[in-house]
Amino acid sequence: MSESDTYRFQVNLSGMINILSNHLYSNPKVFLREVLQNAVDAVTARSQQDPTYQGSIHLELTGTGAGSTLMIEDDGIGLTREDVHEFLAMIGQSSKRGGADAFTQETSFIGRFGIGLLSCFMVSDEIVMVTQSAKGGKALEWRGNPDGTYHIRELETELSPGTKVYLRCKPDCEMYYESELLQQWIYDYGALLPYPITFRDGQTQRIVNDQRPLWLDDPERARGHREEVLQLGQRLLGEKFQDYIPLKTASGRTGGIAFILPHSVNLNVKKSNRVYLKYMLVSEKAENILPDWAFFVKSIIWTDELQPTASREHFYENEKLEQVRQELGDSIRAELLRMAEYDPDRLQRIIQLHALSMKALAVEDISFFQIIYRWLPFETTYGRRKVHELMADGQKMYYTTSLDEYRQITHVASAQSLLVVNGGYVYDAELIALLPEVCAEAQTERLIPEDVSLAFTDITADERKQYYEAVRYADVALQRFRCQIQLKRFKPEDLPALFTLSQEASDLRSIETSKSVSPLALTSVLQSLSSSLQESAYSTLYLNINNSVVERIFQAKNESMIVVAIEMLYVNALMMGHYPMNRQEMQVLNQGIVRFLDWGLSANNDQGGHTE
Ligand SMILES: Nc1ncnc2c1ncn2[C@@H]1O[C@H](COP(=O)(O)OP(=O)(O)OP(=O)(O)O)[C@@H](O)[C@H]1O
Repeated sequence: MSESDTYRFQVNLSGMINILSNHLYSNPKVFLREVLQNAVDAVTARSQQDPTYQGSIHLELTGTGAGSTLMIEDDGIGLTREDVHEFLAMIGQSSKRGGADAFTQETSFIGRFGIGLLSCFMVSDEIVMVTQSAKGGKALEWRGNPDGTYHIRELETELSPGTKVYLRCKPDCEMYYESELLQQWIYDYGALLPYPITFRDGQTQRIVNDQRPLWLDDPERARGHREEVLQLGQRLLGEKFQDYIPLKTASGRTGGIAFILPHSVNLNVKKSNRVYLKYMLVSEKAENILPDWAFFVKSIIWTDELQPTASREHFYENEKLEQVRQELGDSIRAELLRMAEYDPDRLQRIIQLHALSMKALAVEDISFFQIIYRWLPFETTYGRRKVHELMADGQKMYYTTSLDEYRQITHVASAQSLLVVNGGYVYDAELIALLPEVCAEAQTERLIPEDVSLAFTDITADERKQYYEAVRYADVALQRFRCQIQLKRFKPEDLPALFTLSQEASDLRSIETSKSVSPLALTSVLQSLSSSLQESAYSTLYLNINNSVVERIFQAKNESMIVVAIEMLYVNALMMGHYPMNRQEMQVLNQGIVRFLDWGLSANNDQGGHTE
């Protein structure tokens, strides 16, 4: 057996920086977050040793454009020579966690991965750090380069504890050194910190986070500071809000403000909540911190109990997060329920704007549904109505489960004064079906198009005899569309025809439509699919003999006129029901129009070409 040699892994630092900047961080500006976090952690570490110490952070911009330098200074714990070798120079090593495997263990620090500082190489070709450890000794200057080399120099004197990080603008990174932008970002990241962050640019110095709200430690107290809360929301989230809900978990370790969006949003909108960890912004678009139904709010949330991932943009999906999400959701739900009791007008305004979000919660929580069902709006044959309006005259509520079904029956149902709810929108059918469980007086029933047709009046035996021939021509005409004719009387009289589809006929119809536009290979698959459905897949065209045009068609003697007229009524009914037409049906429509024009013109000529 040959002797084995042991080597050490080498790290290609510039390769790693490349990976971090292109794959881990969404934007180079996060370098600022990382250095600020280090400053905050250094302040935390020092205050753990000396409870009387009050930290502060200072940033200074010198030079302009490509000649800019940014200095970030804290008066925190600082680093000794050993710390520098161990924590600054060893990537993946951090002074902020217990042991190498303690990545998810809770600490009082924000950092834990030991890579954040590298993000500075996205905007600077060198990181210079001057640090003085609170443990004493001489101050040190450390210079790190992206090629993986670093230098340490001991300074002559002992300074007061703390660290200064200097970053010099790298080519093409001027925008990350613009004074206005920097101040905005510093505010974004540090607005909630409990000690001052100052910024100096030339002669001017100001405190960036000068108006830290006092109610942050107890969000419940935000109720009494409406203007201040709304202003903070606008400043941090860039939108003008009118209403908000304080958030708090049972332990009090996570809190926040959920601002109610002043406009409706759809289900797929990206939820963007700002989450502050130990009062520092870590994520501007955390999606997983509120329940899915809470898409009607945009929130500012602060926590000291969740663990961010290395990119800081999300939090570990663990039991803790699950519990926090649940409890923040409970805060919102409890507030909505409180509104239902004490301020129903406010709740109704929210429901009016955010019905979809409210329905999403109602589907999940029947007791919530029970409280708010009366104000939920639905599209019905009586127009868009709230449940309490629909229930006012004790009518039974029929509902469909798809938009297609609703379209098919809406004409006839309204003509018969049936109250039908369009259950084609997300959550609607489910909620209407649930309604009797939360309200004893509510009667609901699922309606299918075939049910509506039963309410039509049959024609008499005499009429059947009278129209026998014409119905036969009509049936033959629509045979090729797999559609049968039913001659009935129904309201309204001005509705000549109504097209209905059974589920099978509907499946077949969509196969047929795709066949007429599909390439050959797919056509044969569709062919075999459709042949298995064909037997029973008939649609029905109900013709209304109450309608004077239909009556005249059936009394006509000219067979070809009957056929064309029936075909036209068929395509017209398809269009009314918003069904896509296949090639054959389009042809029927085009030829029919031309033939009727022809007939019309000839009739006109026969009368001597007069126009009145
Ligand atoms: N301002 C500072 N004061 C004192 N120590 C610092 C400072 N900045 C960095 N350090 C030291 O350098 C180490 C590495 O910092 P780095 O930002 O790379 O990682 P981290 O903060 O430990 O973890 P993360 O990658 O999660 O941010 C820190 O663990 C800390 O010991």
